[in-house]
Amino acid sequence: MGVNANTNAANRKVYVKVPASTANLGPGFDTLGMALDLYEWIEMGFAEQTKIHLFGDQVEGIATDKTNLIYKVAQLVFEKAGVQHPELEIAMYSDIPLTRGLGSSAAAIVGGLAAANALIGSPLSDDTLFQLATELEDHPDNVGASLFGGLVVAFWDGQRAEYIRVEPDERLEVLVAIPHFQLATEKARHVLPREQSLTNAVFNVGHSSVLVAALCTGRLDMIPRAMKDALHQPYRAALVPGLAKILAEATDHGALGVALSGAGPTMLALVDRSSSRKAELEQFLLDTLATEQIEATLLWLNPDRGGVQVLTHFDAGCTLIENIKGDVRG
Ligand SMILES: Nc1ncnc2c1ncn2[C@@H]1O[C@H](COP(=O)(O)OP(=O)(O)OP(=O)(O)O)[C@@H](O)[C@H]1O
Ligand SMILES: N[C@@H](CCO)C(=O)O
Repeated sequence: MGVNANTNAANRKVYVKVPASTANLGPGFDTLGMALDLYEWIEMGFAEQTKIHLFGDQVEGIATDKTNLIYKVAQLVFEKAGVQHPELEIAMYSDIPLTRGLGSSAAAIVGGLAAANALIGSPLSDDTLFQLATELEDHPDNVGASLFGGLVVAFWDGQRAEYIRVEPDERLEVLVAIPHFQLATEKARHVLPREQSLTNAVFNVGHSSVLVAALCTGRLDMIPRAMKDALHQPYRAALVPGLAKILAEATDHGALGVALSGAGPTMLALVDRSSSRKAELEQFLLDTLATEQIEATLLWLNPDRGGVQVLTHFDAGCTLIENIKGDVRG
């Protein structure tokens, strides 16, 4: 993660760019995440009175007072570092849709932690930020991907989170179908059984192990067989019309593998970027969802490789939104 840490000036501001992520990649329930090139930008500075400004289409319902998630995680960083900065000015612009399974909450947590840490000279290590983020999000795969970029293979035992970052294969491209309805992780988690059979456990351990090995060794040919899950997708299919058919048939239409992204409702296909069947896959997804009267937006994305970035090139005289318009989004 790139960090700019050189001054404690009262008027200092930091700018952070943090990627979206997909969690539960196939059989990797709560363990396998990948960062995606869809971003949220956060500007944070000290203030006399807290102000939170939100920009973009993806901010409906987000709090603009001290209950805001970014404000709250910033205060956790200050507490951990033994400093007090109760008043902050925060601006946020996001292209990551809320409650769709693309890691919006993880991006807010990671972005808030990284911005607050940079603002006070980066006393906390990347590992400390990862531990804090995992505790807040409750699972390490989204937050690990947003922090470190690439593919993150992780577990959390309730005490510590551990991870290994894997560089995504250059040939991998991602197609997401984002339904126009929200599905909160809390609700999608509620439909899962508290206990699972040994058969399901063995199924996921085997498939997840082979999927990770395939992703580490460039065995894209193994993805269609390995990217299957028995722990959460079968239960969540009832919440996402069209999901069962898409899981069963997308590989017949050019996908290497397909999964519910995070807790859904977004569905994600891994695709070989040289495939000649991209239009066929798009049509299959749209037709399947239309049959279920589900409107959805399709987006072609790439794995993000850098994770959260503290940006150093912004002109301190500009607001976040001016910078985004001028520099980031062209
Ligand atoms: N930038 C943000 N600032 C403040 N709160 C946010 C921000 N982004 C997300 N949130 C909070 O996180 C909630 C969404 O979290 P949730 O875990 O349900 O979905 P998700 O993170 O988009 O999907 P998933 O975890 O399945 O990938 C939002 O309703 C909002 O309360
Ligand atoms: N791993 C989480 C989703 C990511 O927030 C779940 O499936 O409930």
